[in-house]
Amino acid sequence: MVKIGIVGGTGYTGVELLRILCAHPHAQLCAITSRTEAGRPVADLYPNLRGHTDLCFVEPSEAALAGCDLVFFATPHGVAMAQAPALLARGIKVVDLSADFRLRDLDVFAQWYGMTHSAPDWAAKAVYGLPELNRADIQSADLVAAPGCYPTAVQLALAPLLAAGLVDPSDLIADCKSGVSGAGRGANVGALFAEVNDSFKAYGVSGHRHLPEISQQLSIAAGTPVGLVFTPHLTPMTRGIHATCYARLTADADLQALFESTYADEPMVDVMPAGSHPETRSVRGSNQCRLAVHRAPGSDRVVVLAVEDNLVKGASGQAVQCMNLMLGLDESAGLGGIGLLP
Ligand SMILES: NC(=O)C1=CN([C@@H]2O[C@H](COP(=O)(O)OP(=O)(O)OC[C@H]3O[C@@H](n4cnc5c(N)ncnc54)[C@H](OP(=O)(O)O)[C@@H]3O)[C@@H](O)[C@H]2O)C=CC1
Ligand SMILES: CC(=O)N[C@@H](CCC(=O)OP(=O)(O)O)C(=O)O
Repeated sequence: MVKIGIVGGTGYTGVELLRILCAHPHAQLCAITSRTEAGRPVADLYPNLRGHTDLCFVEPSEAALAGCDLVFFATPHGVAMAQAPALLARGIKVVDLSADFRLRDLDVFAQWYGMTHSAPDWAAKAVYGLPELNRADIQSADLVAAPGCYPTAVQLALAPLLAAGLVDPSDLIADCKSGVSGAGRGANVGALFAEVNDSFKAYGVSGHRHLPEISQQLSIAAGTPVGLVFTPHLTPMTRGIHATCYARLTADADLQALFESTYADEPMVDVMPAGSHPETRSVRGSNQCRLAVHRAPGSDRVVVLAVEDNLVKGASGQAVQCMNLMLGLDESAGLGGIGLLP
């Protein structure tokens, strides 16, 4: 069994890690941290875990995590870059769910996250944790930066077209919708029931911090800088991301065949039959990203639809997928959940 720690066990991605890891055939949970709930049984705060773990939350500290083989940081931006280097120096592997290690250019990081990076050496060594695009590097990594929820869906939708050179990289659009759990469990007026129920709105239109992350990664896929319009929306659902991605075709090809062959061996990506309209509820609780490719007759636009659960393939499930690769386990271990429909 591999010994696992979680920093930030009380948050939404933290409890999703717990749900997945309690049922993982090779993982043993050793330390779950919380500053606010230290001493409280984990299953007392999250009754879905009753009978699955006897652990109590502990204060975050290097000593509490020292016996782990791998530690997840499910914490706000700025925490992992301060606390992970001491664990890495002990030979403990780290998967960070925050954005601390996602961006290559630390000036861009400072501009979007409003803080100077405190671990630039580790930022240079970190591996971006999207297995479908970066599997070999993840397998040999000590530190993995798990992607953001929107960036996962948009990259899986657009990277095959860019890598094949079939679309204009300067003219990409990602129109995305998220469930409210994407904003985390912290008190936040914008996430109150009365604020989001029966309503729908865009946010971050003139600039969202996922824009530089998606642009960085799609530019790698394209081999040239991309031009992207990214518009996130908040929808009155708890979990789920729906990304509608548009690109202008510059060459003719069988797009359905391209997507099917690109993801043929990927256990976590499902390319649906031509003309499909994937639903977020079909992936709720599962680590799948479902894709569908569309092209209207006579149009030079391709439209790719992508759905995922923001807390699973968009966060904790993907982080466990990376853990499995880093520790030489079956990539799908513990990740067999099927979407909850209806
Ligand atoms: N929600 C989502 O859909 C996604 C979130 N992410 C990212 O994952 C990370 C966690 O997100 P989420 O679970 O939603 O966040 P939450 O706000 O729900 O939880 C944050 C957790 O971090 C802990 N924490 C806060 N500050 C510190 C600190 N200084 N030291 C140690 N622990 C701390 C909190 O526990 P306590 O205060 O008790 O210590 C809490 O358990 C964020 O970086 C987020 O951006 C990534 C993809 C998707
Ligand atoms: C609905 C909602 O508020 N979503 C969050 C994104 C969640 C996420 O993936 O964030 P990280 O990049 O921080 O990991 C947002 O727009 O800020």
